[in-house]
Amino acid sequence: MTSHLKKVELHCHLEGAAHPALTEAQARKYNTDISAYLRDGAYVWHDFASFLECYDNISKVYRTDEDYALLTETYLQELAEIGTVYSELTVSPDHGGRIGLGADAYIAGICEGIRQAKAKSGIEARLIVTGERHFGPESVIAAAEYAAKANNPLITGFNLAGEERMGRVADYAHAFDIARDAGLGLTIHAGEVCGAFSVSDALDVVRPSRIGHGVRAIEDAELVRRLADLGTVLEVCPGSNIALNVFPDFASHPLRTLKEAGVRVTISSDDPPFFHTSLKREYELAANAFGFSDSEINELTRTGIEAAFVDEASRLALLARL
Ligand SMILES: Nc1ncnc2[nH]cnc12
Ligand SMILES: [Zn+2]
Repeated sequence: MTSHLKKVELHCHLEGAAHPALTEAQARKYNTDISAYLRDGAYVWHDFASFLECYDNISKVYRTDEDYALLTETYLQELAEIGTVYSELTVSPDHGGRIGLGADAYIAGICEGIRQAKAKSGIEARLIVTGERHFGPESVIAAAEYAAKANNPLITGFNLAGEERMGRVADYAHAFDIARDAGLGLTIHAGEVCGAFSVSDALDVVRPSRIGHGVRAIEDAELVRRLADLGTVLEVCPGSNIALNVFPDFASHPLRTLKEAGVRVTISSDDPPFFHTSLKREYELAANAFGFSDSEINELTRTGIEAAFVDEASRLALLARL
């Protein structure tokens, strides 16, 4: 049982948190056929590429700032109900551009959802703007420029998600330079679909304080030592990794081995309904599949706050809530 524990989530894609019932309601609202991607109350995909395709297509039924406020508030309230004090949501302003809403209205809707959830439950949230590799380096640079210029106190980080097998990290270095110069926290998806080289590339090129997933670093003992020495925090999403077959089962998942090697780790849900998971389940897995004690789970949560992309006053306030 982990219901009594406070929780933190650093790695969740906003559209990836959309409950199928909400997406179905949105599809009805816009009279859109999404049956290729959502059937019998579940998202339809069979591998990483088709997951990304499904994700991009169901996102298209979230079209207005009100839609985004509703999606954001709904997810944050779900988190608050299980004792979550802090959430970082990964968001794609260029998606706002692609659907004709515009990046500003997209972000404004999300910020309204954050305000409403905070007013109701006290949950604190920040936004990580992400570029998507499969839309190419130019779109990732545009996302970084947007984040850098947004001057929005809720946008505190920059990420690179999408098809990890597309290009090398160096192709996206300029985008990270823009985000770093703007003072944004840096994280990058690496070592999820690709192997240890992808994590090494990320450390060499981006020098991020956190890595999304990073779990395939386990394939290289020297790299594991490097992560431990640098204090790089891994945003580990075990349910996602098993659903995407990164590892065959929880017994072979390296979360505990990484922690015992001194790597700083946290747990998150990534795209919860796509992977038949939730932050609640990830915490339960930490206890039941990985055998972590309450105090070990609290360490994961504390690491999440220590690595959060927030100002120091907010960090202290969050630590006091544990
Ligand atoms: N798990 C994941 N990996 C890469 N890109 C993503 N976008 C949404 N979820 C993702
Ligand atoms: Zn992710």
